[in-house]
Amino acid sequence: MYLDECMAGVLAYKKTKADNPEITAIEMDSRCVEPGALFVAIRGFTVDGHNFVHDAVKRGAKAIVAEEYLNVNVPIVIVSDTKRVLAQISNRFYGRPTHGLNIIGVTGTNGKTTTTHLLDNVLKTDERKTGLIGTLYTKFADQVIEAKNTTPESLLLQRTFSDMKSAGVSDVTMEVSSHALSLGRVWGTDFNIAVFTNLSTDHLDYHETMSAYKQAKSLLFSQLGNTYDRERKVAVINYDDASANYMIEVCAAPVLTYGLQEGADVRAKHLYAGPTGTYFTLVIGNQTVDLNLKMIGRFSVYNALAAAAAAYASGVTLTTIKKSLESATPIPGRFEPVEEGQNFAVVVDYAHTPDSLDNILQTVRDLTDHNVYVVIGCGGDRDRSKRPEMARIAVEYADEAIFTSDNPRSEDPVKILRDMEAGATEGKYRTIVNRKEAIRYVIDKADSKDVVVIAGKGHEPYQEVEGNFYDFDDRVEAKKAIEARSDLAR
Ligand SMILES: CC(=O)N[C@H]1[C@@H](OP(=O)(O)OP(=O)(O)OC[C@H]2O[C@@H](n3ccc(=O)[nH]c3=O)[C@H](O)[C@@H]2O)O[C@H](CO)[C@@H](O)[C@@H]1O[C@H](C)C(=O)N[C@@H](C)C(=O)N[C@H](CCC(=O)O)C(=O)O
Ligand SMILES: Nc1ncnc2c1ncn2[C@@H]1O[C@H](COP(=O)(O)OP(=O)(O)OP(=O)(O)O)[C@@H](O)[C@H]1O
Ligand SMILES: N[C@H](CCC[C@H](N)C(=O)O)C(=O)O
Ligand SMILES: [Mg+2]
Repeated sequence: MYLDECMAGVLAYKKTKADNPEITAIEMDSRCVEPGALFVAIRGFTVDGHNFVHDAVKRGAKAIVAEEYLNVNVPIVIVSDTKRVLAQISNRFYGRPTHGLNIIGVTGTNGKTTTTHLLDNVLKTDERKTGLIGTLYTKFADQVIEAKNTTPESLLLQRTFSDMKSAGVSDVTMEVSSHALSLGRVWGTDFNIAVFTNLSTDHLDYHETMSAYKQAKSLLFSQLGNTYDRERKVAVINYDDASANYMIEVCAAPVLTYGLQEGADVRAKHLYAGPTGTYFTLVIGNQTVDLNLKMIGRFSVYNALAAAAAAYASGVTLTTIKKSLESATPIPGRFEPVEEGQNFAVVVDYAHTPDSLDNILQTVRDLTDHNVYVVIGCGGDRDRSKRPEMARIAVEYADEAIFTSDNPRSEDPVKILRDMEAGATEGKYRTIVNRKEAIRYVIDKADSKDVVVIAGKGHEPYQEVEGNFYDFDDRVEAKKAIEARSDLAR
């Protein structure tokens, strides 16, 4: 594609040279530039992409999109907002890849990864070729691509959609983070279905207030259908969440609500949440079907309902929905049991918000009369308001909570722990800064039938300390600690 064609949808720009070179790739990272590329300079949180324009030209960039004039010998297209233009030209360069794909975006504080996995599985059971984008990876055809972000930047996203389309994918399920919505990573993505799981405290380091956070989440619904109007749009909203009405009000598309309360369009009735699974009757209009899920906890029913509602809106039958949800396989790091033949339960879970920790610990507490222990830390360089709250919840439910490090990032781990301790005014806790030692301590302590919950890091295979990523996996550490217990007859 030639430069002028790339820029065709952008209304106002200045070009420093009349040349119209052929563009073979778009890049936003100078380190990825190869001869023929168009380099788009983005002002980031850490560095300014404009500082790398000369590098990009040295590597063979044929043109630059920037917010200011720079002295280089290739044409510069000067625009007022390179991020917005990046989304526009990526969409154009890759041939508007979302058009013709059934794109389902899932947003909300908790449950996105779980819901997208359940939904992807339902769509596969319906014999569709699917793509999945989220925290764990991007997955389609036989490819599994490591994820840097839950929702990738617009350029990578449009490229991924294009690759998926070329591989014959028809349905894409993706997590849409509040950061992505606020930073325009999904501009130009033509969602067919937008799903809202729930809203609770998180990411206030970035959004600052709950109302700004809620507003960011709501963009998925207010923007639904703003790209093309050729396909049916549906918003799938958790009716029982306090922010449901807000999401419904900002959305012009038809709404399908789900929940446990009467009035929800897609409803779970006769719910029983037991120690090995959950059972309920799924009701959609006049149709009903009994479901017997292996997932534990009331919150899991919401994820299943969200997946069922979005699948239903995509034309999947209740029979297929039932078949798929009942056979759903566990998701890495989401209530994942560690089983080494020990006589107590160990569960690794990604609860890293007050609401998710509350859900998971309440579920465990309701299912056992034995001791419950929880290992929990809070991430550095992230919402500090979560810290005392998570600690308070941990001591409320656990017989003993062990406060430890999560990913300290650039912060002093001891200071993070002091912030947590401020919330633990009642209840029993112990602080062990080293996560490996914290896991070892709790596993040494566990007795027959007790439950150990290791929360916060789930699937993460690393611990991030001062910019370095060290190998660390809660599941591996728990296994090692169990193996080290010589008293366990196995
Ligand atoms: C705060 C934030 O969102 N940061 C994102 C942002 O990074 P940044 O602004 O720091 O980028 P930067 O390093 O300043 O670089 C600016 C520009 O210069 C370019 N550059 C840089 C260096 C160089 O040598 N050459 C060059 O061209 C970069 O490619 C970029 O275009 O742009 C990057 C590229 O898109 C993102 O990967 C990065 O996400 C970081 C890793 C991150 O941790 N983000 C979190 C907060 C996040 O977005 N999380 C949500 C999930 C939250 C949830 O769980 O709900 C997510 O969707 O991932
Ligand atoms: N519907 C839900 N409501 C509340 N908590 C949930 C729900 N579903 C899952 N959880 C809890 O939240 C944790 C994270 O779940 P999941 O990874 O599905 O959420 P996410 O929204 O993708 O998170 P992230 O924003 O970090 O990507 C789980 O390990 C579990 O403890
Ligand atoms: N996507 C979330 C993940 C948090 C996971 C937790 N382990 C932490 O590091 O705080 C974030 O970046 O805020
Ligand atoms: Mg996720």
